[in-house]
Amino acid sequence: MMEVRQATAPASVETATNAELRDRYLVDGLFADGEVRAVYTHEDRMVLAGAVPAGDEALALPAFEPLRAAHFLERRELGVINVGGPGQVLVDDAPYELGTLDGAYVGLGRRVAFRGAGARFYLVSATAHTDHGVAVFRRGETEPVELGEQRGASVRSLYRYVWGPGGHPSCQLQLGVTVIAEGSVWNTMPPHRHDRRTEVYLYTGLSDGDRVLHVMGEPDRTRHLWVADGEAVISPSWSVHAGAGTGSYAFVWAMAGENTDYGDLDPVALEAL
Ligand SMILES: O=C(O)C(=O)C[C@H](O)C(=O)CO
Repeated sequence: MMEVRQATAPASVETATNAELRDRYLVDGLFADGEVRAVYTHEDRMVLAGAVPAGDEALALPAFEPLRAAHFLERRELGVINVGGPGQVLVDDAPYELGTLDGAYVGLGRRVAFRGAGARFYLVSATAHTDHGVAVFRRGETEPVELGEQRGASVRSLYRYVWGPGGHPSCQLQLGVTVIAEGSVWNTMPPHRHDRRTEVYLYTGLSDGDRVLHVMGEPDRTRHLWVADGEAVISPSWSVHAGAGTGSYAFVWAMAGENTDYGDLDPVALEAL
C-alpha cells in the first residue's frame, strides 16, 4: 500500500485545521505486521515506509504502482533504520544484520527484502542517478555529535550515518538518529530550516502514554502536532522542525534535495519564532 501526498504551500499552514495539518504532514500507521506500508510525498519526491517482517518469511520491498518502476530501487536509493528488535536486511539476497537503531544504505538498482520477527524497519528513499553501493551503520560503533545543554533540557547525541562529505556518499539522501538524554526533552533547539532540502523525522522509543510536541511552519507563524511513537512528520523546506517530548525518545532524521551538505541549514533565532 502506498499513499501519495501533494506538496504544500507555507501560507496554508496558518489557516489549516488540526485535522488538515495532520493529514498533510503527520505520517502514521506505517508499521503493520507482515506488510510494507509507504507514503510518497511530492516534497522532494521522498518515500517513507515501514516494513515489519513476520515469522521466518522474507518480506520483499514492492514496486509500488505510483513509482511506475520495475522494482523499487530502479531509480532510487534507500536508507533503512531498524526501530525494533534485531533483524536482517537482504540486499540482492545477501543478509545484513541490524540491531536496534542500526542503519543501512542501499544504492540504486538493488533488490531489497527484510527478515526477522520483532524487527521494525523504517525506510526512507530519494530519487537517484547512480549507485553508491551498500553500507551498514552500527550505532554502537558510530561516534555521536554531542549537542545541547542541561539548562535548556536539550542534551542529545546525534549519530550521523549518511550525511554528505565525510560520510557514506549518496545521491541525495542524508540519514541518522538522534537520541535525547535522560532528563532532557528538546530536539533541534534552537531550530532551523533548510531551503534546499525536505526533512522527515520519525519519532521512536516513546512509551505508549508519551507524546512529542512537534513544532512546524514558517518561523513567525508556527503550528504544532502531537506525535506518538512510530509516527513521522514531513518538514518541507520552508518549515522549522523541533520538538519536546513528555518522556524519553529518539528520532530518525532523513533529508533529500539540492545537496548533501549536512551543514547547509538556516538557523532560526528563538526571538524570530
Ligand atoms: O537534534 C538535532 O539537532 C537534530 O537531530 C537535527 C537534525 O539532524 C536535523 O534537523 C538536520 O537538519
